[in-house]
Amino acid sequence: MSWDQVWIDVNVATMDTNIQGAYGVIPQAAIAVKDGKIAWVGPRSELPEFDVLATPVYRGKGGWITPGLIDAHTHLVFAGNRAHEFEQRLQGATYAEIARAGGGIISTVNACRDADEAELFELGRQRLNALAREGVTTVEIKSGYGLNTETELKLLRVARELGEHHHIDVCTTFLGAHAIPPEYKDNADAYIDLVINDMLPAVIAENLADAVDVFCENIAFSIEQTERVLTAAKQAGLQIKLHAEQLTNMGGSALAAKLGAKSVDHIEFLDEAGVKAISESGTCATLLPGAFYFLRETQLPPIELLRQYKVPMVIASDFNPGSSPICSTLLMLNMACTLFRLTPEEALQGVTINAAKSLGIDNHLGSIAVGKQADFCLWDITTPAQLAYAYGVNPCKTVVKKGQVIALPH
Ligand SMILES: N=CN[C@@H](CCC(=O)O)C(=O)O
Ligand SMILES: [Zn+2]
Repeated sequence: MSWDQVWIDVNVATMDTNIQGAYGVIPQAAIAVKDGKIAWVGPRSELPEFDVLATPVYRGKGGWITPGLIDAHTHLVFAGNRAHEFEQRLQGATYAEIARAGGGIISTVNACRDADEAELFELGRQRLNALAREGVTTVEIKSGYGLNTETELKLLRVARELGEHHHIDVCTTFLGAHAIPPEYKDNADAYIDLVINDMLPAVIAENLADAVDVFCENIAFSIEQTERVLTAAKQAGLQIKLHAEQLTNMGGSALAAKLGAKSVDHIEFLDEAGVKAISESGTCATLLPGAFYFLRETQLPPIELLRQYKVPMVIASDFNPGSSPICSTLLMLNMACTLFRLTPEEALQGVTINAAKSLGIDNHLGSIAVGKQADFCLWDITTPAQLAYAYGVNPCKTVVKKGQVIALPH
């Protein structure tokens, strides 16, 4: 066989649901890569003969290979920070109270309106580097800290540029309906008109977004306003997603399911009817333990119901300056288990195959299978559960992206 590279002396957690057993494990395995794709994967003993003199052979020293990690929900492009609000919350103010008083998302909006593209790009690049060091190879980035056409476009352009200049692939999501900007304080419907009639066409004209998202909540947008934005996005051929049921049960997830959303995100207050609705539409449930932890929420997402209805669970960092200032996908694996009681296997599915489903990229990413893009990591661990069990000593040894061995940033 003629391959570009071969990996041996590894165990592989393929996360391929066609392979029986936890994590889709192939022990004592080998992987062959050709033209940026997985060309062969299976037990080392069955590896077909190849030209050992002409093919680079990488030895994993008995370590584990998993698919490259996918962080499917971030707000990673932003300026400033909200440490002062952290202090206010420690003195008793709530996230919703701070938002109602004009802080919260709006304070980051002010910082983003003032920042130029170069500054936002550099901040984003450093954050992607932090994720890359722990094995992340694909990231979703939302806008939503502009809330006017000019700044929303600026944030999405930066997100696209990051994807072009960094080895991490970036999926972009337009979240113009993230909060009501001060200019429209008493007229949210008029702001929604702007999102639909001005921002969305401009975003589409520049091909800046793969998906559209809305924050459906009593401190943000109503069900009716959410439906208007998601329907317009769907008619334009974009994927749709929703921040839903984070602080209250507004019925956003059922609406998102009706419209065929790829995911509903947060969902602490989702009830059984909502879980049933998303299971029927094939919508993923994106769980965000970082926000649950940082806001010291007490209402747990309905994990048992999600299992019962076989809804694919996704785990993401929700990295943002307000509710989850935690730029670590690996830490989310641990939090998903400790806070939400997911199994380590469910947590790993949540940052690989299920994350890929929630972004509509599972046909070429999210698991290690022949024909998929060769995005994978070598870890210095003795069992895949270790990725969720421990945190702090980074076990990521090597990352392969589109078949290239990546020199990880320091
Ligand atoms: N819930 C809405 N949006 C973000 C928070 C953004 C912020 O507070 O800046 C989230 O996903 O948690
Ligand atoms: Zn979010």
